[in-house]
Amino acid sequence: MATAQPSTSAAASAAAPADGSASLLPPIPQATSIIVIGMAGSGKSTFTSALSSYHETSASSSSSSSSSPSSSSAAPPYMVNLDPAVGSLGYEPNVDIRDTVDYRRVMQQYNLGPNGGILTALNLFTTKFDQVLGILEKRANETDHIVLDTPGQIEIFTWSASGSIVTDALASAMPTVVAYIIDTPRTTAPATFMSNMLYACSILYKTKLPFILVFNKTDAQPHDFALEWMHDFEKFQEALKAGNATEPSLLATAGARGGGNAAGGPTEEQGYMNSLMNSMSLVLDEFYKNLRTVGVSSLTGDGLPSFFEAVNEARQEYITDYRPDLERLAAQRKEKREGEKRRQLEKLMRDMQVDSKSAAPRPAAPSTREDGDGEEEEEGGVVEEEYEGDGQIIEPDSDEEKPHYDYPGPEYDRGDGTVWPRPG
Ligand SMILES: Nc1nc2c(ncn2[C@@H]2O[C@H](COP(=O)(O)OP(=O)(O)OP(=O)(O)O)[C@@H](O)[C@H]2O)c(=O)[nH]1
Repeated sequence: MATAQPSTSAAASAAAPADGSASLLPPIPQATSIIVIGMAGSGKSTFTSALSSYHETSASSSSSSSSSPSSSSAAPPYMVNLDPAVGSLGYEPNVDIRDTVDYRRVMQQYNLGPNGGILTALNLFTTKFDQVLGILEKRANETDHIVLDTPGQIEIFTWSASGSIVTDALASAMPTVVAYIIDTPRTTAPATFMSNMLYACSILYKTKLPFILVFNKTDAQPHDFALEWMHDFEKFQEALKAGNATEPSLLATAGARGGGNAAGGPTEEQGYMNSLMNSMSLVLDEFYKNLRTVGVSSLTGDGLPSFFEAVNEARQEYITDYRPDLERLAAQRKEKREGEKRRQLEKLMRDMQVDSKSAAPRPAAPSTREDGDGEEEEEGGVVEEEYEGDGQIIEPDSDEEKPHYDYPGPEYDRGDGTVWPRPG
């Protein structure tokens, strides 16, 4: 694992477009933003708090030793709380959604339940996220990490429009990684483990951002079993065969476990579950290969140095894989804008040509006479089409409002040999 922060010049050269053209994106800042996502109770807030206090301890210890993987010379991580319903946090957020939106009042005002209240509060906050992003962009050259703690109900952030807006806005402004927190003691059953992995996989494919699986609470349950299941397909099969997929099978012996039929084999339901798990684990095998995994205890701080190393690796991945896509998008947008400008200019030129033709002397044009009410009428009852000015021809008797042109004066030379009012 890489331990050093990428140097600015290395980052810049890695981020430059492959065709050698100048980058259309702002320079890559010093900070990496870490979006902390996880199931309710997985320990997101405790983990976020641990990241904050880790800086303090590593900063104080760095005076005696300089081997800390986190750049302790930088300012402390910049903390953002996006959970409007959280009671107390173990850290002092720099930006707190609760300062902007009171989710209880939102619930009352819109007659919503708790989840609807949290979602609506997040949506309201997201309408102001451009201001938050401005603040974060300013801080991004002063600190190494910007940490965002997300709402307890995972889907409120991961599957909402506001979650996507926040994630995309951050990722287009600075290197951004997702830290997916897993409650390790509650993941020892194969089915729970599998559903957690599927959820992580769906977030990875939705955000396309560098991803770190964080097995939290390793003080209560080491995460070795999970690593084994991820790296050795047969071990997971064994865990499935050993018993009911929904029971923690790792820690119990096959004989001691309840479940199963009278003959000691799995029931029909268990058999179906095991077979489903089996096929899904095959699908996830590919996903595991591209994952960074760390085990941490947010309570003791164990494993946090490995987490920061994983963040550095993920930052590199952002620069080499994600940023070129952003660059391509920026180039496409620029091309579209320029194409639009060209089209407008061509249209203007076309219009001007039509305009100059309509202003030129027209030998075959029927003469006009003035009728009693001072309006001009064409002789012989032939009514000419009028030029609207934007390339569109409109019928003179249509209800559409005609454009108004100021008469430029008798001395006005159009530059094409005609002088107003036109001769003849
Ligand atoms: N043993 C142990 N307990 C932990 C650890 N991290 C968090 N916890 C406990 O897990 C519980 C939930 O932690 P939170 O940080 O509130 O979890 P959360 O994901 O932010 O919770 P919500 O936002 O409500 O979904 C708390 O009781 C924490 O003390 C850990 O590393 N080890």
